[in-house]
Amino acid sequence: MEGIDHLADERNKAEFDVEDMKIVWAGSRHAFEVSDRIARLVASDPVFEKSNRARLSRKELFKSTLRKCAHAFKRIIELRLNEEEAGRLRHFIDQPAYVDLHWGMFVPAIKGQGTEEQQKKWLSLANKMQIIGCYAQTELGHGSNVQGLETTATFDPKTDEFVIHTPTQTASKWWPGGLGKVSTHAVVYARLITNGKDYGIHGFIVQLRSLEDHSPLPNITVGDIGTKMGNGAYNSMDNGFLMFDHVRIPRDQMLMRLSKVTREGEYVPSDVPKQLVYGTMVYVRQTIVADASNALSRAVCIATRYSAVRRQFGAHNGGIETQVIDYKTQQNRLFPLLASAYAFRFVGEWLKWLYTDVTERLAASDFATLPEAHACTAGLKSLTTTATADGIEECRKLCGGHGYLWCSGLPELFAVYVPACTYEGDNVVLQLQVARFLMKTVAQLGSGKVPVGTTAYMGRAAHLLQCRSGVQKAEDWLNPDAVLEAFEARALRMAVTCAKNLSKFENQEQGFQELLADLVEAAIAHCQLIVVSKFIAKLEQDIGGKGVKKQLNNLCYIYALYLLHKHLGDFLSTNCITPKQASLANDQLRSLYTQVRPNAVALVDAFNYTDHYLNSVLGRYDGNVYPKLFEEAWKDPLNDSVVPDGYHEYLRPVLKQQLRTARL
Ligand SMILES: CCCCCCCC/C=C\CCCCCCCCC/C=C/C(=O)SCCNC(=O)CCNC(=O)[C@H](O)C(C)(C)COP(=O)(O)OP(=O)(O)OC[C@H]1O[C@@H](n2cnc3c(N)ncnc32)[C@H](O)[C@@H]1OP(=O)(O)O
Ligand SMILES: Cc1cc2nc3c(=O)[nH]c(=O)nc-3n(C[C@H](O)[C@H](O)[C@H](O)COP(=O)(O)OP(=O)(O)OC[C@H]3O[C@@H](n4cnc5c(N)ncnc54)[C@H](O)[C@@H]3O)c2cc1C
Repeated sequence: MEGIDHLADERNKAEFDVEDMKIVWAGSRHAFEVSDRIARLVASDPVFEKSNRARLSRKELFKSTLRKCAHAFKRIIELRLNEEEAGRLRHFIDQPAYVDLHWGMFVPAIKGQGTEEQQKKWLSLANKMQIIGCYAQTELGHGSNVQGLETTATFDPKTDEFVIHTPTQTASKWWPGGLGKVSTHAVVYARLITNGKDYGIHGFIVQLRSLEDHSPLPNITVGDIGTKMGNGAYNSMDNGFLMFDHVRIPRDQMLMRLSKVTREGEYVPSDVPKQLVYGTMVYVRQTIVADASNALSRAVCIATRYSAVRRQFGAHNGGIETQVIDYKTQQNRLFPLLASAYAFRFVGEWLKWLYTDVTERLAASDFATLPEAHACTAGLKSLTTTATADGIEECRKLCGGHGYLWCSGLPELFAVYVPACTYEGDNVVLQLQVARFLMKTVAQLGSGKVPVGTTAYMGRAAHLLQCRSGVQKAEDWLNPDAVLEAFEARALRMAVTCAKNLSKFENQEQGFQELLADLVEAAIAHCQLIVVSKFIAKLEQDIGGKGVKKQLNNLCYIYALYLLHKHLGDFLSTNCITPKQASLANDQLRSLYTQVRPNAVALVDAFNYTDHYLNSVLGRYDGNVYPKLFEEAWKDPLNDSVVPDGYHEYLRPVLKQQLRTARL
């Protein structure tokens, strides 16, 4: 059956041009061509083989990761790949590794917080990977509460050095990726103390290991924190622990672009917002949002193809059974995830723009949009990673029993992805940042300060607090204004209710703590509005290609109406819509599922994933699932022998015992 396209019928049904959709998905023709070329390069290189990852011990997996990274770096140099191409290479190699933290956090931290001189010195080494760095912020006792970190950096004016110290066990650095076994250096976040005064958290470049033999430098204790969830998965990463016993570093290894310490030990505060010390996190949160659509689309691709291959029930007299994708329940679980993958793609594109915009403004000393950029990156990181992790697990269930097999690609994808709900900020903690931002914005309504950007809708509070949806028939839910108004009214009413409840407390902080759960829900409503509005804005762009816009339109309204259905309690209790209008939204949703159904396989083909990248028997491009499941089963080490190891010691005696007992 090799070579037969089992999904050919599905592909023939498509009502749009897949090649054109591939360009929209990639962001541009150029981005598509780069991705396509690099994906093929990775797929054809035996060093990047990954189908056996579950069967490797942790040590073997880690060593294979080191090999892949070294080979990747060699290929980058040989092929003279630029930054974009190198990024795609890392993406398609698809194995978490120290390079993520080196390029993704260590280098950006130096770029964002280092002086020009520091950048010149450290980046020239880091860019050639002559040093390898990580981002050592979290401690055993504190992760979310950055202000609560305990590691100290005490200035010693006698020697012009900082003394980096771990005063307690809970102050040990714990979690940084790349720290456990690889990094030679780290950006370490510690409390800066000079002249006996604590000036709070600052970043310092600290060398951890010898550049000669890789052994830890004196007074440094460092190691790996241990095996994490799942086979393969994030275990290719050496998340580490680190303790300092009065380790001395030169004063000029404090990252001094923001605040400084002089030779005399005087602390010179930053003339820009001190929150810029958190800038690396804002940058990474933005990349995590962009990446959510990769992970979700991958799971959706597997579940969609398999749902078209898999048949259950519906046959009489041995006839052909129903494809499970034709069940409305399957569609109601799968198509909103397909729509979410596209929605997250577009909101990711927009967030990248926002990040670039705020970076340019900061360079020109305009800090006005920093709070919004922080709220958007935090809130969207939280929203998209939660939905993606839940979505991957839902895709596993959509694939029935076979989804539970490692070779479906879904268990590992889930295990590797789910920590995104925790790292770079726990998702609840991050939504609370959004909530604080919203409460401030609501408090300023009527003060003359006009809300802008993603909170601009709050400026129309007079209308949004009292409006009633005008939807009268199902098709009215395909009107962008109707959808936006419902989402805006819901978000604003939830935020205003929280603000009103907050005002009943004498102590605002106490009130905030009491209302945490409601505040998180208000923040989520605001973030969902952002995603819906950015999808609608995308549709207003000039999108070419046969039938492409129609499909995107369908997906956009599936995304919005599914959210409306899922959070119906919010929409009804805030009186934004009536039960009748909710029921019309459901009718429209079902109709949209019917329209998407013939296009579903083509819509996931538009992700342009190679079989190597998907690494899934169920999601194979050709749909040839069953023979390949057998092939995978035969590869399992348990099937190396017909009679298992342990038979003579542990099985035979039991069986013989049973025989004797049976004879008695
Ligand atoms: C060889 C091949 C090579 C190929 C090339 C490879 C290429 C690879 C490249 C890239 C890959 C990139 C992939 C990246 C990998 C990701 C892996 C993930 C690894 C994980 C890393 C981590 O987890 S690092 C640690 C992250 N930690 C956190 O996120 C902690 C969470 N806590 C916080 O962020 C904050 O402390 C918190 C937001 C909770 C605030 O706490 P709080 O005490 O309330 O506030 P405070 O500190 O006092 O500040 C108050 C004030 O400041 C505002 N604010 C807070 N944060 C920010 C911010 N970030 N920006 C701006 N403003 C901020 C806050 O709103 C308050 O404002 P006001 O209310 O006072 O106005
Ligand atoms: C795979 C992985 C990789 C990581 N890589 C790095 C790295 O490279 N560098 C680095 O420095 N760190 C790294 N981390 C650490 C990560 O950033 C922290 O784990 C994360 O910020 C969460 O902090 P925490 O573990 O202290 O959680 P906690 O804050 O202890 O959270 C525990 C629970 O308490 C709740 N909670 C906490 N505070 C509040 C509050 N104020 N209000 C309401 N609820 C609250 C949370 O919602 C959560 O349910 C990594 C973590 C993981 C899992």
